[in-house]
Amino acid sequence: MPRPPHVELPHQHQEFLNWALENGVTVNHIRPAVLPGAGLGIIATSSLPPPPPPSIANGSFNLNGSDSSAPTPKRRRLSPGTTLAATPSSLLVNRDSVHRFCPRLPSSAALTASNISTHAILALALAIEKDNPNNFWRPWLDILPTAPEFQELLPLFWDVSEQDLLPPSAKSLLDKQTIKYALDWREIQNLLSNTPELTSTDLPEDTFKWAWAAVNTRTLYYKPETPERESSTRDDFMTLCPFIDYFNHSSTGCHVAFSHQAGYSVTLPVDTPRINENDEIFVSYGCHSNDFLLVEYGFILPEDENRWDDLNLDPLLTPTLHPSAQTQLEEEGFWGNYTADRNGVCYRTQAVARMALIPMGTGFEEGLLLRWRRFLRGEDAGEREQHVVDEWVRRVLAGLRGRWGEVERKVAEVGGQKGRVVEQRWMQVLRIVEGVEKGLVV
Ligand SMILES: C[S@@+](CC[C@H](N)C(=O)[O-])C[C@H]1O[C@@H](n2cnc3c(N)ncnc32)[C@H](O)[C@@H]1O
Repeated sequence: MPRPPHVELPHQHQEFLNWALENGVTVNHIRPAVLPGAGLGIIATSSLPPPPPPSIANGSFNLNGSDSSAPTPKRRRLSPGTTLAATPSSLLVNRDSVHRFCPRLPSSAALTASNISTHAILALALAIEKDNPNNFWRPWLDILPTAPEFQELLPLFWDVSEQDLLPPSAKSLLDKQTIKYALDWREIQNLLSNTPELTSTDLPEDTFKWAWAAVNTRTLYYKPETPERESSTRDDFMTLCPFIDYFNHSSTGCHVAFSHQAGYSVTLPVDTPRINENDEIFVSYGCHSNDFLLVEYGFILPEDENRWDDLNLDPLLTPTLHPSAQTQLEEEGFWGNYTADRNGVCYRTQAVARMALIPMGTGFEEGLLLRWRRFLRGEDAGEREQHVVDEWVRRVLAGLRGRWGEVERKVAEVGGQKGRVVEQRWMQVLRIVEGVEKGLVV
């Protein structure tokens, strides 16, 4: 949904922009702007196609008589495929460059031996350098979101009583994130107490958590240059990328590319039909549901603007299953990842529903399990039991309506940005439930 930008930049962003340009960042036909509800983002400064040149008929002569529509040869016009922004490798902060960013860190060998995640190492570096006036990246450090901003935006920072108001699909993602964060913080505390260079470092948890959130919401992934590092996990190749981290997310966005020589670039897709001046320009952070966007980044998209949105039903379904049902599902590769969208439930949910209806442990399951496997292989369409399956799905989804009934008043009491985003997500969840119910045979 378009949000009218404020094009006048707060002074620290103007200073960052000057620093970025001086240090090799390319900025073409775009600029950062304040976008209410989304912090800062990037807007276009040109349109596509360009406005028609003024004609003689509408009086377009300069006072001195020269034709103002004569093309200016200096700058190429905005067109599909134009590189809008590029950040050189020298400004990226990642596992390869983190010692330049934060020389106080233990050596690479020591960090590798410690097995600490790259996310935690980048967060530690950011936390140490946060207030260093002499850091080369100072202008960029000055524009990172503040701790109070994260506290309002990101569920990780909310009180437990507020976190509990999230729909189960979002809450289960948050639980995983909380475990990941706690593990990283524990590893960092161990590192600080066992590393002579760092024992004097006073690192309050609040500062580390702020840095961990900054890394989580602002990193991109790059491909390693050295083949031996290709065996490492994707998380090892997280990189912070000044300027390109101004781009907000949409389901489809500009093309983002990385090369070790040139760094990161953002290019306008070749099929871009039109852009108006001041339109926001996006990149895509990936194929993410709104629950994921809410937990990881602190915002959701309107449902008709998120082609990847769905509802993960695992937290509702998996706790209700008999342990031997879990074993059967795992053996067939059907354990977990049960989803629904407004068109209905996925095939995996059909499979788990049929499994949930088998009376496991009663001695009557043999024949039913054979039939279940025939359904998985497509040898039995499963029409005979479709109505009981649909009844089961309806009952499970009714649990979501019930949960909203329990939390509705408390969400209203939370209010503010937090309360609003939780309520909006619940409304989207209930619309998915309605959509599924419409397609059920019972
Ligand atoms: C990489 S930063 C983008 C720049 C950021 N808006 C800023 O002010 O610095 C990612 C953060 O931007 C915000 N964001 C990104 N895409 C958004 C969107 N489509 N709507 C609202 N907020 C968005 C979220 O707060 C997210 O955590």
